[in-house]
Amino acid sequence: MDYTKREMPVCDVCQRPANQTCGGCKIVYYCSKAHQKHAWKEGHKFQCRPYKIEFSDAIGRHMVATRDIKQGEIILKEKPTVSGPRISCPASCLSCNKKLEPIEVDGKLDFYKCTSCKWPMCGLDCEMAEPHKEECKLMTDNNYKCDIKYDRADKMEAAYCVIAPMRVLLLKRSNPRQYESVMSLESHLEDRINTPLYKVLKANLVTFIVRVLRLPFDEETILKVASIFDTNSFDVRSHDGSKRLRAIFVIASMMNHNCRANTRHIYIGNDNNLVLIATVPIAKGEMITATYTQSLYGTLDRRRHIKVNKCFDCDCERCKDPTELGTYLGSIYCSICNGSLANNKSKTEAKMVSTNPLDESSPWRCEACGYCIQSRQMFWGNNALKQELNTLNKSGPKGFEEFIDKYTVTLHSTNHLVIQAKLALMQIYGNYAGYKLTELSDNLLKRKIDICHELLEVADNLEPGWTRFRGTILLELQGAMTMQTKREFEAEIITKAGAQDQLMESMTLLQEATRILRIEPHMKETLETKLQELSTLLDSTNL
Ligand SMILES: C[S@@+](CC[C@H](N)C(=O)[O-])C[C@H]1O[C@@H](n2cnc3c(N)ncnc32)[C@H](O)[C@@H]1O
Repeated sequence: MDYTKREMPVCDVCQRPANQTCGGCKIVYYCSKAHQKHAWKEGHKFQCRPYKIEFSDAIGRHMVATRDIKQGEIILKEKPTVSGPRISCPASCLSCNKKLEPIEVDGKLDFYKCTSCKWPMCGLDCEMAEPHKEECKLMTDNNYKCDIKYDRADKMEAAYCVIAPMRVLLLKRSNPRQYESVMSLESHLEDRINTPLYKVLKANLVTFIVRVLRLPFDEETILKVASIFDTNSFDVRSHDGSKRLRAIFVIASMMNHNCRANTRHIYIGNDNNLVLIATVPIAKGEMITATYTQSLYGTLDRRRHIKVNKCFDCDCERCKDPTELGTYLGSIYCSICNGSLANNKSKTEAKMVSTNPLDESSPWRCEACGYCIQSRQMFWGNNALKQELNTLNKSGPKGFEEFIDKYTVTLHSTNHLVIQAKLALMQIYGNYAGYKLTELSDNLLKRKIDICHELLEVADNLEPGWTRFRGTILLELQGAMTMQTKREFEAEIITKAGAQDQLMESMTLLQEATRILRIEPHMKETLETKLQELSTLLDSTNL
């Protein structure tokens, strides 16, 4: 027997034999709750985490697991270091970030305005709240008054571009340690400085900070702050769409990108605290990653989005694979092998894939016949169809169904545009007025169930594990399956025992959806209600 491996762990406080590990890092041991509490107060709370930050020349700083992390485990909870409105956004409150509705002022529609600096706000409480006090005084002392007026609903206001950078610069005096931690983040200013946006920022933001507020910062520092925001900030949105902002979380921003990430994050509370959750088990030594882009974009779109917004070329496993992990998300059917459906040729599954996905200018070739097209043809075609999809009427299923039907010769069933149309259909069928579950025909109910199964397959490949995507699909699927079971039982297509077996299947899906989604505060009540309803149905004698 290897006795060295069975060494008795000792308490981190008293060095006596111990058998309780710290629940957070699972690295240190304690002999008792009292010693664990003592160690926590004495400083373990600052060291207790399941990750560390490492550095490599190729990818800079990145987060690595220091122990095995379980699926669903919370890896990190972090307060925003600094936050503010997006560069351009509809009128929003500078304190609580809520999108503002106009009110009647002197017989005209306008926003409530801060009495001092005149930025649109919710009301007096927000005007007097801590986040706004210092900046309001600075602007007022320098005779600056915001001139945003209500013009039309949802008008985008570019004036907001100054707020978030100003807040970082103000930290230099109010909280120098936080200022330094933000300024130490990667900026990529050299990649952005000559872009049209940064030329505008040079004129607007720099002038505002130097000339209007008379703060002692040079142009480079001011633009660096803007660039740090663009490289590191998280897009924080409330679930009901009432607020949207960008925030820097200095620890979470150490997570590097992967197109098939192993975490997801949510924001909780009025302070928008970030909670980072492992979507799959993460082994000790593995990199902890987030997705900086949309996982339902094809490789061409994802890599371009990352290059433009985050200034690097992604070369993850998914990006390197011409089939995108077997989903062929960015591929189309070969027009030679599959183009003459009109001539009654039988449909083949032959698809075009990039000859080198890491070089966007590479031609695309049919896997079956070798026919090639130029990358620009793929770009143009893709962009034209994206635009068509974006302009469809989103209030009903008709446009999306017609889109899928119209391009059946070109777009295969897991092409990203088809997947996006199916995602919209999954939401419409069962939820929208006129298409509630009780209103759907049997065929449409089956259509919803089929779409959910197809989306689940894509989720397994591209967003595996406990992702919001999977949780949402499971929730939709179980609702539709339960309705289908009820109808089949009522029509005497299935027996009571058969119905109960099917309901148990729905229950399994609902329980998994609950495990995934219950951490999101706004989902708790919905999930509990659904669990209760389904349990009652399972127990009831008449179903
Ligand atoms: C939010 S920061 C992540 C932390 C950063 N690596 C650092 O050292 O500060 C985003 C930047 O990290 C780098 N990065 C993130 N993921 C990467 C990846 N998969 N490959 C290469 N660089 C990556 C890029 O420079 C990107 O703009």
